[in-house]
Amino acid sequence: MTSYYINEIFPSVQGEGAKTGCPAVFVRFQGCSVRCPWCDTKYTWKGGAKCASLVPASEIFVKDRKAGCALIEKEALVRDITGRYPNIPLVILTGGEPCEQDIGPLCESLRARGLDIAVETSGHVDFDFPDYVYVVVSPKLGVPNGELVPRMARRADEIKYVIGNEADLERMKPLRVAYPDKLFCLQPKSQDKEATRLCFEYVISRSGKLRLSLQTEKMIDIR
Ligand SMILES: Nc1nc2[nH]cc(C(=O)O)c2c(=O)[nH]1
Ligand code: SF4
Ligand SMILES: [Mg+2]
Repeated sequence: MTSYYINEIFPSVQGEGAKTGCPAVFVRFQGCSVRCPWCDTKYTWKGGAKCASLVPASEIFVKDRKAGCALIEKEALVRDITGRYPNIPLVILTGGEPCEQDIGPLCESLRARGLDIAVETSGHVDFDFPDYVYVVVSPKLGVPNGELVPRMARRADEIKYVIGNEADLERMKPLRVAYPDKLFCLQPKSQDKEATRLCFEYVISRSGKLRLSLQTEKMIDIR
């Protein structure tokens, strides 16, 4: 039996990256060992990867950006998602860090129900994704625990790179050289105005597949 520690599940639209605007069910996994200082989902770290105290499964569909998680069996999870949101074709597995749990079987079950699947990962866990999964890798190169596994960078359908300052652009450079054909979405850190200008200037002045990725969910105050 495969079960997962899940912090919250909610319907929204993809707010970031190349699929911005796509309706999706977000499944937010508990825990992330990278621990970025600017992380906006620190509540998924509380209680550790398995949660100090579990909440009932029904609660993760209603609680909003709070600590606590439920341990849910894979098929029950898929039934809950499809039962509650039958019209939403895309499931986004995020966190926390979804790849710190074995999400392979969950991807299979979701796919068997005809759903599209995207994963948001920092790329520090070496994970073998099936072809049908849309993989967004958001490297955390300046963070001590955030080392990027090269296979994850190669597998990425989209590299979402968070930019806070010029030093982040410098850190991104070798990645752009190593993966010249990848789609790079530059995302200003924490909606900072100067970081937004840096990302904007970058994407209009370089060659390659580039996008400006704004956290649109925060602009319109949705989840
Ligand atoms: N609307 C919306 N889009 C998102 N894209 C990535 C998210 C994330 O937290 O991983 C996220 C999120 O939390 N909300
Ligand atoms: S990798 Fe993502 S989820 Fe993990 S600490 Fe950093 S920002 Fe938060
Ligand atoms: Mg978010």
